[in-house]
Amino acid sequence: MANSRKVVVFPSSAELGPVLAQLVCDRAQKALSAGRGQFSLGLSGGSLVSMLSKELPAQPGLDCSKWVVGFCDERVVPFDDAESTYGLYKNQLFSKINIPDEGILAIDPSLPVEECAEDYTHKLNQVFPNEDVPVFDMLLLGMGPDGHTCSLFPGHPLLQETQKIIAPISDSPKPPPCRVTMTLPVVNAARSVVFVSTGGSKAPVLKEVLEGGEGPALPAARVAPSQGELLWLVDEPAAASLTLEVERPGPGAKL
Ligand SMILES: O=C1O[C@H](COP(=O)(O)O)[C@@H](O)[C@H](O)[C@H]1O
Repeated sequence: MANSRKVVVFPSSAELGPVLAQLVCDRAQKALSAGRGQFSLGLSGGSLVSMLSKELPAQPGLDCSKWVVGFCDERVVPFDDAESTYGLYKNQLFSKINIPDEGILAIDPSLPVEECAEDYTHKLNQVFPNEDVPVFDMLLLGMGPDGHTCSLFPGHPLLQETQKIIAPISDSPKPPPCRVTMTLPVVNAARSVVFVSTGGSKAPVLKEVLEGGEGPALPAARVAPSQGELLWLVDEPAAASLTLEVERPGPGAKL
């Protein structure tokens, strides 16, 4: 599938959440029935944590025993720090579903940020042994009001990274400063990339990312999977300024 982008608008996040969870389950089933033996999913932090933690466990017959879950980016802080994305998912989601412990690819936050990125790269390479650039079945991304996604920030040199699959960043403009992040080559190699963006504070940046702006392309606008699908799931407040063609699915619709 060559880079097909779809923008889907829901009345609010209450309608978006269940469709997202259903989509994850659908892509998991596709990966497993294609004989890949596992479903590889990359998670982001921020507002996605509570949405997924509420909606995924509610999916009927959910079986995550063959899932491998990584993090699109992670803050290098102890797991019990409120900023730890792994820590939040562990308490709110992983404790409620049957992902095996060995299927969760967490960073080692005790390492300095450079070594942490190398260690996490090694963990990914073990799960994707035959791929120079890991090809995730699905990545779930958020977007900050500045247009950042993962921990790839506007104007940051990491946007040019072509060699590393995981990069360290120690000057993140959004705290905490030390993080590790997937780079654009990994994001754009995925089979399915799904952005979730909700709330009126995202309206101006969503317009710029989807319809273009005057400056250099924002990080989220650089996400264009070379072989995979690209979906933007947004709510009406976030979509308020859009003029491009969007889909508005009826109740109970599947993507
Ligand atoms: O710092 C981060 O922010 C982005 C966006 O978060 P949101 O709360 O505005 O959805 C998130 O995708 C990323 O994983 C996180 O580290």
